[in-house]
Amino acid sequence: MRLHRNLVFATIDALSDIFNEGKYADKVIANALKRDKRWGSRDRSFIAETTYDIVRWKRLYAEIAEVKEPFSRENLFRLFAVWATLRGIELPDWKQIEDTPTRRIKGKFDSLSQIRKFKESIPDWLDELGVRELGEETWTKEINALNNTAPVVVRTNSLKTSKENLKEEFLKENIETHSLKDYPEALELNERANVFRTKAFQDGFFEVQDASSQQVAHFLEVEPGMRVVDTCAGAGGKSLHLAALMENKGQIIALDIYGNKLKELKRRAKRAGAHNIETREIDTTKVIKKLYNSADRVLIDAPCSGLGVLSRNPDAKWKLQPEFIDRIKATQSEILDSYSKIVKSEGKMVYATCSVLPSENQEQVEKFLAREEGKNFRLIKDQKLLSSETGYDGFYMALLEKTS
Ligand SMILES: C[S@@+](CC[C@H](N)C(=O)[O-])C[C@H]1O[C@@H](n2cnc3c(N)ncnc32)[C@H](O)[C@@H]1O
Repeated sequence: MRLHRNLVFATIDALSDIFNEGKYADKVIANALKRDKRWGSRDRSFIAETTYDIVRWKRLYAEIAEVKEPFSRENLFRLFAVWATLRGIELPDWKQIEDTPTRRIKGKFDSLSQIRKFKESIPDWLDELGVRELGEETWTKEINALNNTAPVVVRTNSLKTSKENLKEEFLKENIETHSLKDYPEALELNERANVFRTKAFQDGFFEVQDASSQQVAHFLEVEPGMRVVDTCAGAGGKSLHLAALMENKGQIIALDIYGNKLKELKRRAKRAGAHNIETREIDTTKVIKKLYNSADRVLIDAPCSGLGVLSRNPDAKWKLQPEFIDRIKATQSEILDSYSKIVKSEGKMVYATCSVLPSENQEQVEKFLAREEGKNFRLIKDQKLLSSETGYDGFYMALLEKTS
């Protein structure tokens, strides 16, 4: 691979914004890609993938390069030189990376790879938490899997098309895909591509949605005609899937504390041809109280640490703080107590997270069932999806039934 100066410089600028200005990687990269209209898809993926790689491996590369934050421009080039060396890319004779000690880099990589927190490039606290929660053996496998680059998976929108037809539509744009056993609507791309530029996307034929996430709506056992409340709907990934499973029949009430996310949900619903979703912002507790004992099905896709989605969100390793995880756990139990009241007698509820920590998952459900608020519920089944076992995001989902 030949390195192009303007692409590398764009990558260095992006890294500076992410590491030194605390900006979000996805937003920074999206902006960086707008910089030069002449860049083709290879140039754009070089910038996106290299930036994400260096974000993912920040601790390991900084240790190898012997640099500390905040990173000067010179130090960002040293991180870049480590990235290139470890990938076997021949370094050009630019003054920013002259005298890169390639042998020493490889030697340090080998010795640091013996220590998990360096090998997997994670903060000390996260490594300790992972071991405490999952045990040494499972955590070692899981954090390794969460450092893989996430595959691109889409969910066929059965309101508009079939999986076979979508596959054909993709092929017309030279995008090859394959089906995934056990995920009825999923197609995985054989190679990364910008699917948002396709006609199939404009036509609402699919949503980009990880395979594990595609299991959640199925878990809720919805049927056409039901009244369903999606309590933490965000921009509506699961609401849209629920609408498709319900064949647009019945009612979905999508709630969130952020109105702007619900606006995005509405835009997506329009494109997807999902007509049975109504959005309501939770701006007072009245919004929830009005819904008490009214729903056949309730989905709580709870706010969480997001540790199950580190593959697609590597900068979360550096932005997450242990205090945030403690706070979000308190929110999860409040949400369970309050939103479970929306379920009507003999109705069902799914509690889901994109975390792999038992303390956000099965332990939250166990504690809820032991509290006054949970006394009329029973656990039907739950599923702990580890990235190391499935190859997709880490997720948890529990199906509960209100008995009276
Ligand atoms: C895991 S995300 C939801 C993702 C969404 N369901 C999807 O499939 O695209 C969790 C959502 O919970 C929302 N949230 C946070 N606190 C909340 C609360 N107290 N009540 C309702 N929603 C909340 C967040 O704004 C966020 O959109």
